[in-house]
Amino acid sequence: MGVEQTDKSIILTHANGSTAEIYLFGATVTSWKVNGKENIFLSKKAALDGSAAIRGGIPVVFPIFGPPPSSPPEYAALKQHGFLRTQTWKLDKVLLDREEGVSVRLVAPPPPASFGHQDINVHYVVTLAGHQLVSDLHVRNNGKEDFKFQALLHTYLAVPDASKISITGIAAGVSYKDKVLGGQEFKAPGGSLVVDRQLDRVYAKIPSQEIQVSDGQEGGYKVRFRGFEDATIWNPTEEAGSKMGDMEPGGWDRYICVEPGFVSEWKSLPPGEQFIGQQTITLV
Ligand SMILES: O=P(O)(O)OC[C@H]1O[C@@H](O)[C@H](O)[C@@H](O)[C@@H]1O
Repeated sequence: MGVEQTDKSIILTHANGSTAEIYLFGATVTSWKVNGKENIFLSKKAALDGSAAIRGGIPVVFPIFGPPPSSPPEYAALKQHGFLRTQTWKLDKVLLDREEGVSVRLVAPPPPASFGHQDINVHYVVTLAGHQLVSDLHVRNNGKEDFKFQALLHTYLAVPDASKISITGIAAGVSYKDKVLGGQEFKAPGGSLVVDRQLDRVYAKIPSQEIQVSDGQEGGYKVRFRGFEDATIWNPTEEAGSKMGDMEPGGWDRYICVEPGFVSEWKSLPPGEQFIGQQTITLV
């Protein structure tokens, strides 16, 4: 058991031997191993030197999801998925280090001066339990005006073969935007979703707040979310994946992104209040 910090990352080790690694750059969880099996995909071509957002792991998306909106100006000037995934965070505290879990809290630096909104505090708590990995994003508004944002945990779940997985938990009637089809809106049919084409869908307000991924080999994951209401499902397949400079060849076959978030609209956080978005991934 324990928490070890190197110059680049924090490594959590549970009594059962499972481990998790969190890069300070972006507070990106880059690895979660249970019984020697890696559950988080990290591209072999990912930049791990702070020169670009990490391709794979669990990047933290905030305060915008996707390309910047046209206004207001400080949001319009942001890069895709915002700044948290490319800031260098600090280990704030070890919250727990025992059988029930090993848990650390990281703190983000203040937002870039060009964004303003310096009165925002962001913390991230990562907890490694027996067969679970829990991540909680805390956003506190210490300012005097409402603060609006989007947030999402861009989780790359490792799978043996993406073409054989099935994704369930999104009920019939849930509306989604299909970004592959230019953002057209549809209603989910229910049942299971498979990766038989490029997927880039933003599902809004999923009542179950849980998505299951069956890996086609009697294993998989349950991704439960609280505070977050939406989820993006993304796999670029070869069609788009082969055009990504930091994606290893064939990498798109080895993961599915299930990304709980608050992204179908803006979250407005009143002064003095805190938002917590939580993701719990359980091995099944
Ligand atoms: O290349 P990035 O900025 O890490 O984004 C990866 C993907 O992230 C997903 O969440 C988006 O829905 C996709 O549209 C996007 O391509």
